[in-house]
Formats: sequence, C-alpha cells, structure tokens
Amino acid sequence: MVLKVKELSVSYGEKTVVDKISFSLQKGEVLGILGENGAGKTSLIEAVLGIRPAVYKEVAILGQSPIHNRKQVFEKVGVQFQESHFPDKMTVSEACQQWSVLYKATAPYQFLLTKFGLQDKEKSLVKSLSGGEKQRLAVLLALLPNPELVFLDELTTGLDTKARKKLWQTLRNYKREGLFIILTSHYMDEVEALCDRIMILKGGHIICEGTIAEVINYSGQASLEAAYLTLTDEEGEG
Ligand SMILES: Nc1ncnc2c1ncn2[C@@H]1O[C@H](COP(=O)(O)OP(=O)(O)OP(=O)(O)O)[C@@H](O)[C@H]1O
Repeated sequence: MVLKVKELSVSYGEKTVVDKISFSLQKGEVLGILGENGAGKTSLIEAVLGIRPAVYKEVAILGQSPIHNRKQVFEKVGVQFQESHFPDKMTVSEACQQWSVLYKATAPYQFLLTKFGLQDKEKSLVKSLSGGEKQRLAVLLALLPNPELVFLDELTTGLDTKARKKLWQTLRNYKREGLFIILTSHYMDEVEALCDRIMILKGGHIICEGTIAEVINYSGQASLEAAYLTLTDEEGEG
C-alpha cells in the first residue's frame, strides 16, 4: 500500500475541518481529492504530510510514518503546493538547484525544464514568470527528487487549455513509469483525464469515494460534473 490514513482529524481552534477521515492509495493508482472551497482538502494533505498538526490512529506513506521517519519518507515523496514563494532575486535555475540540494538524488533539472516548456526561462527571475509558468515550475520542483509518490494541490489552476493538456500528458507518462499520484482539483475534465479513483469531501467528511464510474453510478447522474454537483448539493447555487 502506498498510503494509509486512519481516522485523521484536523482542527483550527474549536473548528474541526477534517473529521476522522480514513482512506488509502493502492499501487498504480491516481487518487483525486475533490470538494468545494473550504471542504478540507489542503488541510488533509498537509496533515498527511506531517506539516499540519492533526490527530490520527495511523498515517503511513510508503510504509513509514511521515512524522517519525520524516527524512526517509521525503526522499521518496514530492509535493506541489498551491503557492510557492521564492526570494525576489532567485532565478529559475537557482530555484531548481536549491531544491535539488535538499535531496540525495534528483533528476537533471535542465531535462525537466524542457519537459515542462520552461527551457527558455532558466535565467529568468521566478517572480517574472507568468502565473501558468510559476505553476509549471511548482509541479517540476515536486517531481525533481524522482519521487515514488507525488502530492499535487490544484495542479492546473491558472494554466491555459493547451498547457493543461500538455501537463496531463506529462503526468500520464510519469504514471506509466510507475509514479503514484494524489491530486486535488476543481476541474472534472482534469479528474477524468487523470484519476483512477476519487474521493469527494464536504465539511471535513468523505461523502463519496470510488472509481469515476462508481461515483457517477452512485449519484444517478449521467456525467461526473452532474454527479459532483448533486453530491455536493451545489446545484442551483451558481
Ligand atoms: N490556518 C487556518 N486557520 C484557521 N482556519 C483555517 C486555516 N486554514 C484553513 N482553515 C479553514 O479550514 C477549512 C478547510 O480549509 P482547506 O484550505 O483545507 O480547504 P480546501 O478544501 O483546501 O479549500 P480550497 O478548495 O479553497 O483550497 C476552511 O473553512 C478554512 O477557512
């Protein structure tokens, strides 16, 4: 098993935003975590990674605790966050180099820059990149340590249609090579393009999980979009 989470809860003060959630990721799977704004997706991922205080019965990533075996786990796990902050004067290549030194072994970053369409930006300041380019850099950095498992939070937010499709293809290739992926997304086309299994959160609870076909079937709707809207009671709100 790649990831096992048992009865994990996250609270901010009195407010519990992730409530006794249990789930797992099997080998070969891409798991999508869905849910409206504030459902608890980021809090859940941060708690699983051990960077957000939480209570739980068990959290194991690739068979080890991300809290007690931090260093060993993070040699094998890549993380892309919603926002990456870089110093003002840092160039793209410096960002890659600084990230590389955190790991024992990394992929050659020039190769990844080409893969992510950033080869002409090596000498550019990170702060001068467009939103979409920064986003691609954040995914690149997550993949730099050649991880076995990668967490991608709002993967393609801010990317144009062509860049999204390109990134999906890149990730599908990584998956074929054996990478396990957990991602959060607000885009049902993205989820359908990448995920084997999904988990929909609402108010810190899992309201539905299964393959895309199972979730659609369970909702009684004809598409994932309609299933998602029905299950999260969003219909008619927009
Ligand atoms: N540092 C914090 N302090 C207090 N409350 C927080 C904090 N971070 C998140 N929350 C609250 O916890 C709840 C879950 O937030 P979280 O960011 O995990 O949701 P999300 O599903 O990732 O949302 P989004 O889709 O908007 O990114 C929200 O109600 C949010 O306001």
